[in-house]
Amino acid sequence: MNLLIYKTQEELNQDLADYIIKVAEFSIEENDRFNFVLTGGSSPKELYKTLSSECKDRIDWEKVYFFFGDERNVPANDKDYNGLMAKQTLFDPLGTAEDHIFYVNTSLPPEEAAKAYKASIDAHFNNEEIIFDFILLGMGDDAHTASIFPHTTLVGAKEETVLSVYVEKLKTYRISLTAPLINQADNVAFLVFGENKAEAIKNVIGNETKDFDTYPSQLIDPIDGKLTWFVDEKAVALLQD
Ligand SMILES: O=C1O[C@H](COP(=O)(O)O)[C@@H](O)[C@H](O)[C@H]1O
Repeated sequence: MNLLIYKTQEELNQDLADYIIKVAEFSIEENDRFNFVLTGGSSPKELYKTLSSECKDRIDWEKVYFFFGDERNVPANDKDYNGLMAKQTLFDPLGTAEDHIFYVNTSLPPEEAAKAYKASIDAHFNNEEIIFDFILLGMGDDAHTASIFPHTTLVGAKEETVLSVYVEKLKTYRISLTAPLINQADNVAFLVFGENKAEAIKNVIGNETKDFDTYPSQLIDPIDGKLTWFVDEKAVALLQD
């Protein structure tokens, strides 16, 4: 695991954007495409804007396929739909073709949405093992990642798949990649900043003891891939040296 600490969010976003472009260049060179899993929430907005503006001419974006690590069970035009945020900050400015974007269809019931989403990913990977080139993850202040929330059924998921999950504390369903599927990726990066994440970071990476049920982000440990944490100083304020 590699931990990269930045003074400011701007520096963090710039370096993470450079890193993503490097991985994309490599994947496009090797496989003529880049399979990029996006995170939702508020943290990635500025990064997506950087990718779709300053980085617009640095790679061939027509070779990029976009996926989502998780989705909220809300309509596609709801402000909380992760796909809408990505559309506004990334897809629209880049002019991404619809057939390069794998949205979760939340007009279906959650379990069916998860199955349909998994089927669309399987088809893209020709029903072979799903190894994403790059998975970007966020982390909530409760140490959830993607939609693997503490004390939910998703924590114990053993299959490399997509599942729906009821999150009691939010009184809502989510659709999420499982940790085993995430851990098959070639590159996984966490994007975490701000003092409200400091306690979670301390528990997730500052703790030798594993308690996946309480700190689901500890489940992320790529089998053969590379794991990098991009964080700011505020987020690691409670980590011991
Ligand atoms: O609900 C979610 O939260 C996490 C963290 O979001 P943030 O707003 O604290 O950045 C995010 O990674 C996940 O994709 C999202 O659905």
